[in-house]
Amino acid sequence: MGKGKNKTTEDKGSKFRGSNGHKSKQHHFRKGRSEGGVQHKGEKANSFPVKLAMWDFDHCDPKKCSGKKLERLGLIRNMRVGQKFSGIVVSPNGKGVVCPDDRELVETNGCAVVECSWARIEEIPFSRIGGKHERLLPYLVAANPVNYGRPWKLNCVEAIAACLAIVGHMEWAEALLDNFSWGRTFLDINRELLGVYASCTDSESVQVAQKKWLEQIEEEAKHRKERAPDEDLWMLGNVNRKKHADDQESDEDSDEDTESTNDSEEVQYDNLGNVISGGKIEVESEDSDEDDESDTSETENEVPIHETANNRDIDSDISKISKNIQHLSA
Ligand SMILES: C[S@@+](CC[C@H](N)C(=O)[O-])C[C@H]1O[C@@H](n2cnc3c(N)ncnc32)[C@H](O)[C@@H]1O
Repeated sequence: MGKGKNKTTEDKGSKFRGSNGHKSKQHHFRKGRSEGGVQHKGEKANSFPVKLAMWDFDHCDPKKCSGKKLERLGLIRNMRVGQKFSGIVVSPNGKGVVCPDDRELVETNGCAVVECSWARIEEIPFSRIGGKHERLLPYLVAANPVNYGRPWKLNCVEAIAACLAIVGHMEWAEALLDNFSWGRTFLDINRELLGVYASCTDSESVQVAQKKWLEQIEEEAKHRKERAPDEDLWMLGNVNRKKHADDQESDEDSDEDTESTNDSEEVQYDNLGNVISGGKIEVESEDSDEDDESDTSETENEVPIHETANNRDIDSDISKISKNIQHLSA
């Protein structure tokens, strides 16, 4: 377990206070960034309180890509191949996982991501990008329309928001995600787990918390399956993967984000992001973005849960989780 594991919120709050009792420089937003600390949708761009950056490999449709949207909003800057980043780089090439001890680095030097296709990750010249502080993200479930309900594969804005939330800046995570119609859903389905990670200290303690969480949900899934083998929900596969017209590109390796909303109402999720209550899912196709991204036709379909499930077997998630646990334990 990491050092200072049981430190209190008060302890954490005082972490950046200098000997004079004032908060240290890290809390003063850099020149050109908002004094208010957060930028909500519609506010002036370019005022995010922390530096955000990406290497963009142009794999995705510009209109559908979360990184490009952040760029259009003036919230993130592009970096060249060959350029390194001194803050936290959230990357599939990471070694440790993002942890609360990264807070100072994020506040001082920012957070960067690699905007590329999950399907073309092997094309990325990782040795020519990145930096000294490359990190993986711990287990979290995506809420973006392309990979909704899938663990690990977050898009760029979710990855940055997760990093900000884990290091204790949930307000920055919210402000960033507020630019996306589905953004808050990411926080809703991961809130408890993000809180668990944010209460850890170092990378090791986050991995311990992650392992415990994964074991717990695996155990719960097994029990539920044993108790009610014929229960409809389990026979349906992952009901998060709602099948509708906009979902055509949503296979596992698809990277193209869509800005159409899959807002689910009257539905509750378990820790895996699975629907655990609610008789219907309202599939709303709309675009609440301000710029010209995608069609804004507003269709509302009431789709009974049993018609929305695809054939993805929940067992494959469980087996993936088991493999990840084994990998982490190794
Ligand atoms: C592969 S790109 C896909 C971007 C997507 N096309 C979009 O519209 O945002 C997502 C990036 O987010 C970061 N990321 C997402 N999930 C991650 C994880 N589990 N661990 C580390 N980095 C992750 C990485 O920088 C990764 O390259």
